[in-house]
Amino acid sequence: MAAEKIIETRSIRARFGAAVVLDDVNLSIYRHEIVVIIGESGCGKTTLMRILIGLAKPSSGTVFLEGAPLTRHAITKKVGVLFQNNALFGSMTVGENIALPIAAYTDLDKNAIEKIVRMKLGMVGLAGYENHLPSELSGGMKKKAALARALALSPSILFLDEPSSGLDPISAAEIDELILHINRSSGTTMVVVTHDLASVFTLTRRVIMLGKVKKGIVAEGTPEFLKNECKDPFVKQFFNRQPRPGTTGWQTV
Ligand SMILES: Nc1ncnc2c1ncn2[C@@H]1O[C@H](COP(=O)(O)OP(=O)(O)OP(=O)(O)O)[C@@H](O)[C@H]1O
Repeated sequence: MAAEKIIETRSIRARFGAAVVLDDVNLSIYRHEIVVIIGESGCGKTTLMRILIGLAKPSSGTVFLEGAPLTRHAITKKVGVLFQNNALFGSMTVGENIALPIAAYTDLDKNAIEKIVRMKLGMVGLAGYENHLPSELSGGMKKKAALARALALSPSILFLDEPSSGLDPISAAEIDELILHINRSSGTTMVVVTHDLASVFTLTRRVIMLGKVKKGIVAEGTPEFLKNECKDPFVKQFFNRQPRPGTTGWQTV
């Protein structure tokens, strides 16, 4: 049976003023998979993610969620987002942060909401932290709390913007393991934007790479293919962590 597309884009174009950032982006994301979107700074990863979650409109083109053009209602019900800065409300406890979307978008009573909050915290390894303020948590724990909130409404698809940025390598590896665990145990489809090559190899069999010179998708495949076999010199350079030609001729002062 063919894998089911949960998201599909047709000819997405994004520009700011005269500057085109994304051109002719056609991509499919399949149910239950983890897809990683990579590319150098400024190539349009965040712009693409904002378009896929309905926070920005493309200049042209269409996004389909489960076969229908994206609507605010469908996004609220089906899409979860882990923002790069976590976007936790600092004056609310971790539990209140997670309860917020549940109270806003369901008719559940207080007891049921508290039960879900405890369950989501358990899923991310933060059982018992509902009464802590975000400021009382480490960077890795804040990320987990934000992940619990992104999962509050049991989304079909979860977008994660640089989930390991700013974390030490051990905490980053823990977040990767947690992402894999949640994907395997709940089947949640995940779209991860990251710069972290180690995470790319851990998380996925399918990478979509965006370009800055050639706008839009420049390569797609397994991390191993992009690193070792892809003919595009820019892709090889990125995966092998090499500087741009001509940027190493610094003078001694
Ligand atoms: N609201 C905006 N107004 C004008 N230009 C914008 C806006 N948002 C993004 N851009 C420009 O679009 C380009 C792509 O930005 P975007 O943030 O999507 O890239 P990115 O790949 O996510 O970068 P990074 O890896 O540094 O986060 C950049 O040149 C940026 O300056």
